[in-house]
Amino acid sequence: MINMSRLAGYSRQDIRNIVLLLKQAYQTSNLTINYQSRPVVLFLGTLISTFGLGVVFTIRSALNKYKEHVTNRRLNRPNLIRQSSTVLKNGSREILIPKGKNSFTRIIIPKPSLDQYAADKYLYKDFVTQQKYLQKTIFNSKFLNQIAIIWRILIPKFNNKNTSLLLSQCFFLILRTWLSLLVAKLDGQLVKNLIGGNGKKFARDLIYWLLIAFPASYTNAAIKYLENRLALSFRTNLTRYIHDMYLDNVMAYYKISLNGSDIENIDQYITNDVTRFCESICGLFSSMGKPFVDLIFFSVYLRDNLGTGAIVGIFTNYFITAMLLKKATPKFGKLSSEKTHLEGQYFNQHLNLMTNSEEIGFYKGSVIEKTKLSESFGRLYKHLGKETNISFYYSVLEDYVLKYTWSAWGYIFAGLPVFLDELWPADKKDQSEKSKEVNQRQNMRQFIINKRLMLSLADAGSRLMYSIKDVSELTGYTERVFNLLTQLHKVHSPRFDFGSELGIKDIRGTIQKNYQNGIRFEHIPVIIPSKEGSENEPLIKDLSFLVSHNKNLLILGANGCGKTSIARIIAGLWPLYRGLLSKPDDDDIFYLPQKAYFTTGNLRDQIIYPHSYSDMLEMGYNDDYLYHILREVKLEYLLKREGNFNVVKDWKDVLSGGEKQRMSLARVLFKKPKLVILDESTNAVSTDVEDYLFELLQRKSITFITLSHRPLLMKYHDYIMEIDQEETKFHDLTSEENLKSIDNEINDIQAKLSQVEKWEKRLADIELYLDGKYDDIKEPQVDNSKKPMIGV
Ligand SMILES: Nc1ncnc2c1ncn2[C@@H]1O[C@H](COP(=O)(O)OP(=O)(O)OP(=O)(O)O)[C@@H](O)[C@H]1O
Repeated sequence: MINMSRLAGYSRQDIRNIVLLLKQAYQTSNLTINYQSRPVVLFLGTLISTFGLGVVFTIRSALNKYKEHVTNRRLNRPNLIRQSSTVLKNGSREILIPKGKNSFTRIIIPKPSLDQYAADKYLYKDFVTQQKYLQKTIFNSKFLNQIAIIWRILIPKFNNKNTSLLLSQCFFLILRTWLSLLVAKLDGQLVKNLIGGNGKKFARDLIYWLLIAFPASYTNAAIKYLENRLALSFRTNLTRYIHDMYLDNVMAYYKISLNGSDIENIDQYITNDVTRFCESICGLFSSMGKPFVDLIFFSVYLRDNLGTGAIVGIFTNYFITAMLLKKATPKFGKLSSEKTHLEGQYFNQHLNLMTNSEEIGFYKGSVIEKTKLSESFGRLYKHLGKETNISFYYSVLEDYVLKYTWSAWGYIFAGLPVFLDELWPADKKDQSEKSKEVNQRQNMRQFIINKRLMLSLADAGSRLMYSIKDVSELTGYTERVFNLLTQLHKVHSPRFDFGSELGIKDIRGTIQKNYQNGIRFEHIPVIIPSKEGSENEPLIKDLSFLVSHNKNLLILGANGCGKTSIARIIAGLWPLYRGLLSKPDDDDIFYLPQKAYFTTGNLRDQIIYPHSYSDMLEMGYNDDYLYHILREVKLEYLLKREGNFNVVKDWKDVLSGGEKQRMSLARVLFKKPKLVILDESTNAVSTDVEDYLFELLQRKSITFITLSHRPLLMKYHDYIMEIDQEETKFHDLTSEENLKSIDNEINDIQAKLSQVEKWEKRLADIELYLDGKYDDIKEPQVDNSKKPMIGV
């Protein structure tokens, strides 16, 4: 007979044991579960609240979907709109982001609170002065003061979504600690039952263990979830605050570069630093909050078991190690802020390469670009290496002290009651063998609980200590974000001095807006904004002219003489140090910069820039109108080529130089301003198209000021202004005298042209003569005195 048990590798005894266990398991099925016990209540509570939350969120999402559906039907807009925004009546902005066919997600961005910016401005402005004064006191931390100021953006008022998130997180942190206590007790009980061989109770506690595991895991996940949500919400608040200041009609995005601040790669600050700051502060809240709550809970509980002396001992130990570790902590804040800076530089090198790939390709600039990238990466590599090394030494110290030394302390203190009990048992003599056994089991249970709590306490303490590094890193991010906000407030202020050391009083020019008679400059010097302010050597000393409506001005001058700078002053990008500038409303002036700009998006977006699609609809225009404009600037073939207005391409690469300029003019036709400033805006198109485009502007009664170094353009203008280093000369081409001299010049050119024609005929004759075709022709005679200047 085959011995089955042998085959399976079990002895008879093993099988007997298994049967016994199964029997016991069967018996345990009769075990009694207390339905009012904490594990059961917690399990059911979590189950019900999860279900409740699920229902609430499902209803909310269904309601949102319904609202979206209603909005989409109301809007009834055509497909494939990329993004459009509208200012609502209360000042908030509605942004419609397309989501599939005929549907949008509607986002409302609240109106920026200008009062808040005005109030906050002083907090940032006065910070440096206050800091100097406060440094004399003991209880001052620059970092905490900075956080306190930024906090106003993160949680603007108590009644806020973020407050609820934060309070929920506090709740879950406390709940987790309490659950840890329950788990520690259950752990001790399980061990006690195991040693006592009480299978029934063991099985019951195991069920409790599995039940309590559900709320425990739920709590852990909830803490992580709330941390991420809070970080995202903080980031949203901060980003909105920054965007509101950075991207409004003050044009801080341009002016910040004139401020002479140490902010380099501002994009890095806004995208990367803000994110890391928010993640870091929220991460720190849970990474410090939990051990903090743990410390309080566990020490209160342990005090009952171990006595006050032991707790004082433990905390003294913590305190001393914390002090030592803090001393030994490298400046992680500085290191991380330097890292972000270097990463920004490296990233920007790549961005530059990507944006200018064609130009670099023509120059065959791969080697130099590679060298620059390698240099930049080398700097980053060196820094990261340094940081890694420092972290290594610190980690060794940190682990040795926090993990092992503290655990050793934990064991000593957890063992204390057991040993003390062994040494001085209260009624040792009376103890029977059985009660001794019970006592031992009791001790074991107590030891397991204490050990677990001690280890958790040590863990909590060590996590608090580990956070020293996180705090240090957060200091770095806070410094950068605070610096960004300070600079933005400075630039955004109406008293912004453009980095001048002479202050705002130095900017004394007057701007008269909404001027109806054209544009007028009165004794205006053109000065590059710098720290010297108006004392900086002017590009143009004194500029005075008046261009009345429907008259056009050509400003001529050599490269770098300051033509574009005049446009910068009109646009308000540069300050008006002196004089009087009278100009139409900002909405009635349009600028075509030398380098045409193309936005990300579809073909339509390029024509209507800087308007959005919903603006266009509100203005009463449609795609047919855009087609008409394209035809006017002779670009209708683009639409045929690309198919429709919704084609998204990288237009700065797709369009040729001339096409870009014609597209810019299409923008003028769409905008229909009173005045347009053309900065070399037609130098890439052929002369016939240039003729056509200028005539088009004249036909549309759009006054233009052209900035150029080509006198040939004078034929389209009424006035010329020649900029010279010494003086600027203003000519009225419409005056009798000038018209006469222009006539004379035209006659002169025509005479020269007829000479050229004669000479061309002569040259043709000479070629025929040289080829021997006209033997009868005499060698042509050339009158050198009348030779016109033509390129040969
Ligand atoms: N932000 C700035 N900081 C310092 N210097 C500047 C700044 N912007 C312009 N400049 C300098 O001011 C001078 C005039 O510049 P501007 O762009 O007005 O010249 P321009 O007459 O339009 O020249 P071009 O015909 O070459 O376009 C140049 O020497 C330029 O280097």
